[in-house]
Amino acid sequence: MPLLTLHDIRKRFDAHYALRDINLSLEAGQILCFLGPSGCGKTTLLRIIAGLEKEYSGSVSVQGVHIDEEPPHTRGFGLMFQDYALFPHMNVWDNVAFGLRMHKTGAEVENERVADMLRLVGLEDFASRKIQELSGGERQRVALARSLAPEPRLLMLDEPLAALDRSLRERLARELRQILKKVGVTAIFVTHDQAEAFAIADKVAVFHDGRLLQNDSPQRLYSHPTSIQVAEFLGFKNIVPASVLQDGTLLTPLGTFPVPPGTNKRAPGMTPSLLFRPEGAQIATPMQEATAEQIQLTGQVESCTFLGHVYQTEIKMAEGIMFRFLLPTYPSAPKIGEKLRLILPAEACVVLDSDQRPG
Ligand SMILES: Nc1ncnc2c1ncn2[C@@H]1O[C@H](COP(=O)(O)OP(=O)(O)OP(=O)(O)O)[C@@H](O)[C@H]1O
Repeated sequence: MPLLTLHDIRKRFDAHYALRDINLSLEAGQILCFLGPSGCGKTTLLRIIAGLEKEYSGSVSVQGVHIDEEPPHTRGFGLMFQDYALFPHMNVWDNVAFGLRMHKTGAEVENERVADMLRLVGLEDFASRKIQELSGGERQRVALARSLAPEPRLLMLDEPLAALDRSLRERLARELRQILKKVGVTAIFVTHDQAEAFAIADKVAVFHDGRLLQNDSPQRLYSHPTSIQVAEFLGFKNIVPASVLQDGTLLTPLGTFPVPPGTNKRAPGMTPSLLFRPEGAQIATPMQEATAEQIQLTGQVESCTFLGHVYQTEIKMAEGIMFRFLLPTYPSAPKIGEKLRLILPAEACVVLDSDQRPG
């Protein structure tokens, strides 16, 4: 049975729906990321789960038991916010011990748990430091130690890395996953940064305008985004409209393509979109033809940027459509103005459905 289940959650602020029909579940020990642009409802959903937001429809269950009527402090959940909310007048030890003291766990448990948590986050030598004397990354680790100390059955982290600079965020994202996995805590992590979500999560739930669009592993999400909104949010560019012909093939402005392997056929007349993934394309040699497992595209090189391991190449396709591919750095750089024939594995194509927006 999942640890957490959300059933048909809806939340309205006046006439505006902040959340619509959210259904999802989370297994014990999993890290789930809520990913989506600002205002899509991530924090509101976190507040509903935490019990801080009372007015909503639908239900929140833990191991099959509805907890909608339970006050926040009896849910056994931990929360860590972007600003960490550390107590500046207390030292590191007292900050980490705070939750345990609230639960009146006693000195022996406190000494053991706080020492364990400081060791876990690599701050065992910082116990008597004041919060003002810590770097941003160290504060983040104190906040994490504090929220893990009472052994929450679910830990929720709202943009905990947002205040840090880019390189520190990347390192701390990796560290954060290692620590959460070491403890085995079930966690929900909110972010609007796709790279952060991929680095930390077992599952990523993508939100847009109050709706849950897709909930999958980072690998699955990247290889099989199901809608244009998800694909665009993940940064994919090479998307064209398609219409399904009588034989099930997909007619696009760039030609007709077979349904990619492992993809359900859409009914004739439907109008999905087709994404061509940027990696995996090869420049065809003059005699080379695409096999049955490959597709072919042609276009003219508009720009070419050396990224070290690949050339990011902008290619003007039929009807002036601009695509971007990551091409190998050998045998030579694509030349601006050159006409190229590209061969891609059939899996490089992904069928995207339009976002359904009922009601
Ligand atoms: N107390 C409130 N009263 C009215 N509208 C609200 C309130 N709280 C949130 N909203 C609205 O609900 C929507 C979702 O907000 P929410 O804070 O959940 O988004 P978010 O995805 O967490 O955004 P961000 O990444 O900027 O924190 C937004 O349109 C927001 O303006």
